[in-house]
Amino acid sequence: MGLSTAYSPPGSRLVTTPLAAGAALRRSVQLLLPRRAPLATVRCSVDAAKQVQEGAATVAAEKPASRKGFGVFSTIYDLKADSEHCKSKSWKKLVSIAVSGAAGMISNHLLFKLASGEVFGQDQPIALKLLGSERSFQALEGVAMELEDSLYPLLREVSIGMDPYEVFEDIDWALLIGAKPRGPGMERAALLDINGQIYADQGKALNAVASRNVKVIVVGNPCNTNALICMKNAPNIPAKNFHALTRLDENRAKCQLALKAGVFYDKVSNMTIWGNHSTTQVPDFLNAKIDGRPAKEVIKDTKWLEEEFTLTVQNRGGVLIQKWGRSSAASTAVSIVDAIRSLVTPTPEGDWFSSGVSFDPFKLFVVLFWCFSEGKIENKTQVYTTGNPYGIAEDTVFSMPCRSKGDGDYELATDVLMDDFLWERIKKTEAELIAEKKCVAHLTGEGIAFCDLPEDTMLPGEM
Ligand SMILES: NC(=O)C1=CN([C@@H]2O[C@H](COP(=O)(O)OP(=O)(O)OC[C@H]3O[C@@H](n4cnc5c(N)ncnc54)[C@H](OP(=O)(O)O)[C@@H]3O)[C@@H](O)[C@H]2O)C=CC1
Ligand SMILES: O=C([O-])CC(=O)C(=O)O
Repeated sequence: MGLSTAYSPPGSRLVTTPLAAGAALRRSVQLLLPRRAPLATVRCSVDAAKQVQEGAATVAAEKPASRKGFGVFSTIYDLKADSEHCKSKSWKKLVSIAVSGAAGMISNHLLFKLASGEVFGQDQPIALKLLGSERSFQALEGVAMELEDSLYPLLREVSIGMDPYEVFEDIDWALLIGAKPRGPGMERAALLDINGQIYADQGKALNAVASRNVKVIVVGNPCNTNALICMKNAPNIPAKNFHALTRLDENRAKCQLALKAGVFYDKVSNMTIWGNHSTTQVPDFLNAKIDGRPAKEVIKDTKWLEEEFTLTVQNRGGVLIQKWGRSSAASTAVSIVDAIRSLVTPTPEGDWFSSGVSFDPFKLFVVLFWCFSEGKIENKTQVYTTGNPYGIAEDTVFSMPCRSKGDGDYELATDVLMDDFLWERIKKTEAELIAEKKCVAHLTGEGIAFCDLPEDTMLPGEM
């Protein structure tokens, strides 16, 4: 099987097989909806299911090669005939989600969360398009089989493939998790180059075939620079749509503040992670709130905040690897869910969430104009203003505080405080990101790469 061949299993068996056990079929019918058709369905009786299946046979006969779904997901059913027999309900338009590294540890948690409806909602049908490689293909088939056997009502389509140009076609979301892990003795620069190449190729594929408004969340490390490379290789997709996952760091930081303050973690808000998803990341205790009050008012131990808290969050991934023997997978999947939810539901009033994003110069101009005209920017302790709301180098993917109206888009939060401690650390993580960017200049179209990484540069999982 060539690398560009999407897998097409012998999946038409359900179309031609007579009705099997009634109960199983009732569930199966819920799984099968026409591709991209207006969705209306279904809690059917066996009779209705039979009609649906007959409809399916017709559609499938007319368009035998039109579906590349895995197994049960390759079957097309026409549910129009169903409406008189079923208690129908309205469904939203299908959302199509591609996941790379789909046979890996993180995906093994994430895919089932996506399929269950806990991410996009219980009225949102989804299609999962799983990207693998020769290396992972058998495992990917295993993943797809488990998804089949889970009978998730909202999971309408599953396909697996090895060619990003096929897998990314028309997708609304790209969750890019696949990346080579850094092995013993491997230089970080080499990792940047190998994974950067993967993300350059995937960026080109997104640019060519994905929905123009696709939202991209890069998880594979080093995720900020991978996201930058992906973005630069996809010039037809708004730069704003690219995210590097720093939500896990935000969640880790909230947990530590809650522990110290002796409160449950839902009391912690306005938690920003600034910068790189690496050991230079900056968990911001200056702006964080506990029960609506500044964290520094609740936790008066500044030394703890500056030293222990900061180091614990920066190194949490490494400590976990020492305990588990592998990097965080379940909590990473949860944080991907949180990151998506933060974009598809409105941010609670006054709060924000962290995401690795890049500055959009036009939007920044508008924001700055508004800030100045409203008198929102007064001095250094309020907001830095050298060219963007915070004065951070542009053209990197930098974790910052964001707010969303729930429409998939976001704005940067500008009502943040800054002090010398925070600013110094932001400059350090910024320097690391700029150095990483220079290492991958050959992949971003910015000339010849020159790699001179700061000595203590490490992924969160390294210690
Ligand atoms: N941003 C964050 O907060 C976090 C990021 N991570 C990162 O997420 C990524 C995935 O983690 P996890 O799912 O646990 O990893 P796994 O090792 O379980 O899976 C990674 C997948 O990456 C793919 N891959 C791509 N290129 C290579 C390669 N050269 N060698 C080996 N595998 C490759 C493989 O899929 P295939 O063969 O199909 O391409 C593999 O299934 C890692 O980069 C990790 O560092 C982890 C935790 C937190
Ligand atoms: O370094 C890794 O692979 C793991 C990682 O990102 C984390 O745990 O935050």
